[in-house]
Amino acid sequence: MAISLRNLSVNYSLQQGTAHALRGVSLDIEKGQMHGLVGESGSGKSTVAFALMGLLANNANVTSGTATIEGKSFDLTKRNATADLRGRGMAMIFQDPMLSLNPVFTIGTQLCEVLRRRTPGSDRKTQGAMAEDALAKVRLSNPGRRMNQYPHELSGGMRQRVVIAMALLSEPALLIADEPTTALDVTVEAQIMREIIGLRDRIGCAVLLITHSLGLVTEYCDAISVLYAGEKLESGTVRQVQRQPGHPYTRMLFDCEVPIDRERHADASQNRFTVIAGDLPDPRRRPPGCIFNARCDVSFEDCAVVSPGDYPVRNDDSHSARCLRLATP
Ligand SMILES: Nc1ncnc2c1ncn2[C@@H]1O[C@H](COP(=O)(O)OP(=O)(O)OP(=O)(O)O)[C@@H](O)[C@H]1O
Repeated sequence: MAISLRNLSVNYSLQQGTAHALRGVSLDIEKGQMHGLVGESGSGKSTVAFALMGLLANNANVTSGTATIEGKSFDLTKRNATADLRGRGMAMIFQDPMLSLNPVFTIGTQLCEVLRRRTPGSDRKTQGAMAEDALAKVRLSNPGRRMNQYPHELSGGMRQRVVIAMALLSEPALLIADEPTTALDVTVEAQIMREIIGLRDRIGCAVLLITHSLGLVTEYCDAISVLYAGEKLESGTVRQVQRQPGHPYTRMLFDCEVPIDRERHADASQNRFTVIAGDLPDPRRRPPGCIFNARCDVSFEDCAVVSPGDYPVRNDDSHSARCLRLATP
């Protein structure tokens, strides 16, 4: 297992109380696999990524959580527990590539800086050649010329390729891609996803793909976890979960997902999951019982009072869902 996250709980302090962003979230990602983390806006996807990367906002408080990465365990309740791993054991691709790029340095300088941090002492010429080679590997046109350009001279898709090249050079054990294609048009989306897959195959890292799009997950991921209001409601292989969703929420997500097409991208800023009636519960006041009860179409009396555990779906331990209907009597 490349990465194992256990029991991650995160709160945010607000003037009006405490928002519970994540409760007891666990995830396992195998080496060389791409794991999709889906959920509607506000479900806590980015909080998972930021907690792993040690990039949480100042008002965040990790109340529990351990990450084990390639055999090393980190207590995430300790601020900056994973900071040392940033850029080495873990790398992240954001929706906006400019969050990873510095506007005042050339692409070449920024790529060489990654190499300088990873292998201090290596000479500049070798670093330059390796950086240019990485740009060629992510199929950026004219890599030699790009080395001397600044981020603002490139398109959004080209900048995202540069960020993927940076990740390639840092050879992470875990690559977190948080909505890496949301700002791009459909053709570029497919190209960027191909480059992420290429990177994974080259260095054999685990990838956590954070997305609103079940279409992307079913097309590119091996496994999936479904987040809802800070709780993981289901996880399994994409095949298992797609064929037989164990949780009513997952079933509803699959029922309302629009296939990957241009229409979807024409309105990419819209949350495609809003077709499920109702809203996420107030993160400051968790309702008793099942967190999804208020929006569930198959709930029964107990769901309002009993908090469900994670039960295997069809007796398969690799596929679980947090739904009382799966509890054995
Ligand atoms: N700095 C913060 N202060 C207070 N609350 C926050 C902060 N960051 C996130 N939250 C809250 O934590 C919850 C989870 O947010 P998060 O951004 O992780 O969700 P998400 O699933 O990534 O959403 P999106 O898809 O819109 O990025 C939400 O209720 C959000 O409002």
